[in-house]
Amino acid sequence: MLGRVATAIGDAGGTIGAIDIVAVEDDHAVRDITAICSEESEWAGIVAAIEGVDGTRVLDTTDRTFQMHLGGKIELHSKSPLKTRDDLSMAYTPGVARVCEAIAEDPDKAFQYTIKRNTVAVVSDGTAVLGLGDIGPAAAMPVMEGKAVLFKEFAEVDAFPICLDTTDPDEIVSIVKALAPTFGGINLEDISAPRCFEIEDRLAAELDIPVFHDDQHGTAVVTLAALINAAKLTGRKLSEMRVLVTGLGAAGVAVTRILQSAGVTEIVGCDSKGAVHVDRADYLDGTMNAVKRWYAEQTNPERLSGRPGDVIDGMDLFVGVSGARVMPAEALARMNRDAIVFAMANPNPEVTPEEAAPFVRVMATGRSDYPNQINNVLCFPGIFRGALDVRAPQITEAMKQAAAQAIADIVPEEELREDYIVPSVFNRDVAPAVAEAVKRAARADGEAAVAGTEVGYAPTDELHVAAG
Ligand SMILES: NC(=O)C1=CN([C@@H]2O[C@H](COP(=O)(O)OP(=O)(O)OC[C@H]3O[C@@H](n4cnc5c(N)ncnc54)[C@H](O)[C@@H]3O)[C@@H](O)[C@H]2O)C=CC1
Ligand SMILES: CC(=O)C(=O)O
Ligand SMILES: [Mg+2]
Repeated sequence: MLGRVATAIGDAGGTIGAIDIVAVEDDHAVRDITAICSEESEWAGIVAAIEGVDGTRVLDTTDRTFQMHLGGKIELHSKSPLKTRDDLSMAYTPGVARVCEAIAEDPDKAFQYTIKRNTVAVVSDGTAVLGLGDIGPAAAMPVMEGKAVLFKEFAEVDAFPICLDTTDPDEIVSIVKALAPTFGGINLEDISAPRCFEIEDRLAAELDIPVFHDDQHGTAVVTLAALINAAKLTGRKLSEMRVLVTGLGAAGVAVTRILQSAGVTEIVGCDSKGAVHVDRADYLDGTMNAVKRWYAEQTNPERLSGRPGDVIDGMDLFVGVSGARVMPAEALARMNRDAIVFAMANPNPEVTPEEAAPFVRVMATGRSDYPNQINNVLCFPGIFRGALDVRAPQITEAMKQAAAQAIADIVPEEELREDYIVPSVFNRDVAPAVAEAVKRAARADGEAAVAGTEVGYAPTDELHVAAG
């Protein structure tokens, strides 16, 4: 029976993972079978195929991904045992009052005696969630919980997801400012352009803790790291490259800025209306937004016009941060030799590696199921680890450039290959290396408020004194 069920699953396109026996009776067995599908749409066919095996019944089905999200992916734990009255009177009243008073007297002590020193808020309004778009704050939560998991897993940073039921920049700025006393840093996530630029700029100016829009700067840092290595591999200088960026939202604008500061001069950007330039109707009639006006003035002096596939000729690098299937694969044939394609839209890239393969030398996506995953997870845990450790009040350009170089340097030059230009997101050396580089850059920039300690926690001498 098991053999027949296995054949049915295979014939329906599924791959069998684990098989566990739940119960064996005289006349039947109950088995828990994990079937892996490449597409969600295969699922119903697999269930029908099993039902079609004579003598078999499907008792129940579950989706492992949904199961992982049951009740959310994170929870809080207490660090202090609470077994005695004495424990209670220190963790809570009356003992806690003396700690509160110490902080009231010197607010800086919040970094020593509260979660502030190691806690980041992951703030979203749900307007640009992955490539899913404006799906709202409740639907954004699984992604923000996921970011919190990654912060903890890779950099021991405690991160708390906060999804806001407003898209008004004034309200978002005011809410985040009001929340700031709790946190040592603010990671803005999946807030759509152009509001994200204003929100980040205002918060960075008004808060004394680092504010970092991950989709802008995390993406930009990792893209630069990948480009540094792809350029090394293909024997080119950044200053000689022609680059096409599609998607001029949070990620596209920040990627452009970091590439420019790393020496790339020839850049063309496409938004959903095509290539941006100063002769485009919306530039001329003043309806183009301020960030895109800046873009039009900084890039595309030849005033190339058209869709991404029309302006790809002679490009060395294509960076996609727009949406699924925006770039026709055949158009990549018109790129320069040794073409580099970073198709980074999530969850589905602008062009798939399979389609792009005949035309490109180096291919990367944002996904973990292909080689060369360019994903901001390589950056944000380490960059906040470094910033929190030295209590940097902001994340400067130098800190971002240092983070990019640190990520690139993890892959030794002699090991660079077409399918290995960035370290794996599971490489545990990445976040500490980024954190170290960020701390060095912060100190050099005069941005380090404290000398910096080992991961997260300062010596406890002062704590003993305060606890009497
Ligand atoms: N791999 C990674 O680490 C990251 C990937 N991304 C992906 O990049 C994409 C954009 O993200 P954000 O910049 O945060 O969103 P956003 O909403 O700020 O910007 C998206 C931009 O893409 C443009 N766009 C949509 N369809 C287009 C088309 N057919 N041609 C040209 N432009 C088009 C939109 O007009 C918008 O300006 C998403 O798919 C996201 O998942 C974003 C951040 C990190
Ligand atoms: C990776 C990420 O932050 C995004 O796709 O929005
Ligand atoms: Mg994001």
